[in-house]
Amino acid sequence: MDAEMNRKLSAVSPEEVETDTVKQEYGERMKKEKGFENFKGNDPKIRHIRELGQRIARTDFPVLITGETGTGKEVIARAIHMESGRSEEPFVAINCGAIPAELLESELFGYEGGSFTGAKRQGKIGKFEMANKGTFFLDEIGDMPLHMQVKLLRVLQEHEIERVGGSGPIPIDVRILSATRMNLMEMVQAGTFREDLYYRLAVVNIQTVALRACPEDIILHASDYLDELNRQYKTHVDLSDGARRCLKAHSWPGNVRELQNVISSAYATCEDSLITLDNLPKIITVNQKEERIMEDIEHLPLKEKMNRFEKMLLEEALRRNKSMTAAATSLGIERSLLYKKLKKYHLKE
Ligand SMILES: Nc1ncnc2c1ncn2[C@@H]1O[C@H](COP(=O)(O)OP(=O)(O)OP(=O)(O)O)[C@@H](O)[C@H]1O
Repeated sequence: MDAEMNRKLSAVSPEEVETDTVKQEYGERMKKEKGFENFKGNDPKIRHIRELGQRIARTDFPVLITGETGTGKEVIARAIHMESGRSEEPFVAINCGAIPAELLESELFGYEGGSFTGAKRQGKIGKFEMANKGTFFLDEIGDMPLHMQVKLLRVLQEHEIERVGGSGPIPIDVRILSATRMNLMEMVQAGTFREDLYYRLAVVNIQTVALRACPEDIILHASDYLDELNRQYKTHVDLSDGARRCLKAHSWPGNVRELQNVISSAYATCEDSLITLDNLPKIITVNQKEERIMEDIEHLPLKEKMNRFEKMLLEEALRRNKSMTAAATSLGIERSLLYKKLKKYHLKE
């Protein structure tokens, strides 16, 4: 190991890296979790992913899960594990993009005691060994540096690993699941991802779907998540009709994660157990003038609602037109009727 790597490894202790960046779950907690029931949605595209996932869970093939951020790639990986014959064994996840390249090798493969400055005397087992007999989930695989891609390829081919500073190969039996938001095929063409590794990882490929492509699922996710919060805090918070309409109209670049964040913040700030437009971020309500009016008048009788709309249309016509004649024409009424209505609503010419 070179001096530079030694320096970096001693600067960041393995424990620090583990707490900050590595998520790992073991048998007991995982047993409580459900499988593909956790991957929610009624859209046919989501149902298809659920069915495909359930079928391939029974096999041991590597699966590459691709798709935009927040679309449930990790939910799918956990569900595959939980519905597989390995569900009683560990599910170990690592975020390849969150670990400094110099530390990735010892994180994945572990190290022998005293093999470099800063290494613990007794050594440390790596994530591959922790996942033995179970499932190993490599998240953000597109961020894995090329030199580590070679080492990963060797594990997939040989089914054995070697600890840093170790004296021999250790047999490993893990199912590999990986995920990325990047286009790995483009990376292969650009020379930043190994083609041979790509084909080893993507024996089965699951492509997740953006939330905006499943508009009917938006309220389902929002309500499900709100139900979870209500159960957790023993409350009965609901969404107003206007809030529902705004949530449905948004494009959700951050997908279900963004939606859950918006609901969390709205839940925390709402009054009277109702999430209204006031509790939603501006970006979601900015183009929803009509929704705001609808929400303000929701509780009023029909006649009053119509009056409010009429007043709004008159104001709009006055704003947009330079003369009373033009305003009346744009509304399709006589000038005399326009005057009458302005008087009724106490509007100035
Ligand atoms: N179909 C779904 N059903 C239920 N929850 C979902 C679904 N899709 C996403 N989520 C929720 O959205 C959040 C993000 O999910 P997850 O981490 O699996 O996404 P991801 O695609 O792996 O994101 P990233 O690429 O940013 O890591 C989680 O809280 C997860 O529970």
